[in-house]
Amino acid sequence: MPLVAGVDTSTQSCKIVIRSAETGELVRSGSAKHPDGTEVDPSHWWAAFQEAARAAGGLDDVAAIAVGGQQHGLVALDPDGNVIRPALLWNDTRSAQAARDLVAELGSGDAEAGAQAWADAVGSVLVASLTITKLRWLRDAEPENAARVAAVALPHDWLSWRIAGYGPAGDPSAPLGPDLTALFTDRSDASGTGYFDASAIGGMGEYRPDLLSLALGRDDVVLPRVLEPSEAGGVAHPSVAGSSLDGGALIGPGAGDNAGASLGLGMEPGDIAISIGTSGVVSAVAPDRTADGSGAINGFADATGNSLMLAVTLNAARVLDAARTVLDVDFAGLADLALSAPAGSDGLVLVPYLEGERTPNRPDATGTLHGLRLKNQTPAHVARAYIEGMLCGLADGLDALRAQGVPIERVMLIGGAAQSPAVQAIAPQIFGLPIGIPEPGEYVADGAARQAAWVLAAASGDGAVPAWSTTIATTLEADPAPVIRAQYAAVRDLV
Ligand SMILES: Nc1ncnc2c1ncn2[C@@H]1O[C@H](COP(=O)(O)OP(=O)(O)O)[C@@H](O)[C@H]1O
Ligand SMILES: O=C(CO)[C@@H](O)[C@H](O)COP(=O)(O)O
Repeated sequence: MPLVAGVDTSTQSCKIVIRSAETGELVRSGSAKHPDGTEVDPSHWWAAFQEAARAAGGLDDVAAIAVGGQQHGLVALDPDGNVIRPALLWNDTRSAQAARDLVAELGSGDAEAGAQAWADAVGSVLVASLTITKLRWLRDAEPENAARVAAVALPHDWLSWRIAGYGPAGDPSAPLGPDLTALFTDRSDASGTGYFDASAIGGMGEYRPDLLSLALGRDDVVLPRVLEPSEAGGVAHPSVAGSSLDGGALIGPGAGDNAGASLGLGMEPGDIAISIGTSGVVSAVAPDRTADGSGAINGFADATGNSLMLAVTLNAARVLDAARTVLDVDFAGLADLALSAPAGSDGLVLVPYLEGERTPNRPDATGTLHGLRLKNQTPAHVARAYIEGMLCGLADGLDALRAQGVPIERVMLIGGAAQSPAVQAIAPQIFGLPIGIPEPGEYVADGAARQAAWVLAAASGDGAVPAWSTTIATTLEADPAPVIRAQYAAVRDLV
């Protein structure tokens, strides 16, 4: 029974699952933490990957591996394969002005025309999260670093490259050295860069060197080769994976984490995933790439050849982490408190922009508590207001998908904070829909593992995505509580 490994190199941690390629059955798993911060030296991702692999019992027996990862982060490499500066992550908002500048420039000074022009060109209106804005920021703020850039990779591309045995010249953990042309990626993660049009060439996509050049001032940099959804990008170095098997472990193209989750869940048109990790994401697969000039929806690609429409917030699970700090309670304590307060928290409303916000695009905003009254000054009301505010941001995202005509037939809740009983109880009140909780799992890593199984099958002539099943363990239902969204809508735009 061949085994495959799926990796999720996410914002907060690295998770690895090892599954049967045939049935998808979970065999082993492991994880390790990443450091906090919105810029991170990628060497921490490599160390966490190795620690997670050890915790998962090693990778010597896996026949294929694929990496899903946090999207958009800028990994800039010099000609010797060195990381030029710590990677700027998707949630680093210092490139907000660069985003505004690039939007205005493509619109010849007209921001609205520029927004639509970017949406038409690459599927998304630029905000600080997208890689291209970080390249412009680098050009403006650190020109000496910008001048050294020889290749630009995303977090998952870089980790796949390291797994293949490449890396900085002279680094013993990179025996194949710094061959930048060995970098590869997939259509889903490339679609989040801002310099890749996933709809070009019959939907296979192509880079837009003109847009890259607009941002960086030149386009003579290596960009990772974009692989087909089930194409192997190389073979894992035997010191990392597959050493006990003839031919070693194939490396799949990988995916952006949201596309990975979509593959892990087996999403089809009509399915909606709501993910509450570091980011809050509402996503749907669709046949064609969208071009939403309002910026509410990103028109990315999925990992199978379809499009992936996303509404993404910067403030999700960490809002609950903040509530735990404020109230000095653990996860269970926070949930107990929140569930003991009434729907709507007696008028207490959190607008949760603790890290600025991306949807809506308010990179410099801060969070606000509104509606303070004597009767709602209790830990229970505060706990509930934090959870309600965070979920209202996601409900606005679902409305934005609805406004694009997306069919909503099945809604699934995933991500770290989806485990909270309070989130599970309050979400259906706010969304006004039944919400399915899939069996507990690491759906990004699971999607990567499913891709690895697909790559393995394709290598022996079978082109079909392996038919692994996802089971909905529980369906949450509740009477809608429209007061929660109504009072949130009344204060959201005051900040
Ligand atoms: N039971 C829980 N209740 C609320 N939040 C939780 C719970 N368990 C984990 N989390 C939160 O989930 C987050 C991690 O989720 P995850 O989906 O792994 O994030 P990411 O993929 O962005 O690294 C952390 O902020 C953590 O505090
Ligand atoms: O920026 C986006 C999607 O556009 C985020 O969803 C990142 O991809 C980070 O994901 P998590 O680490 O929160 O899962």
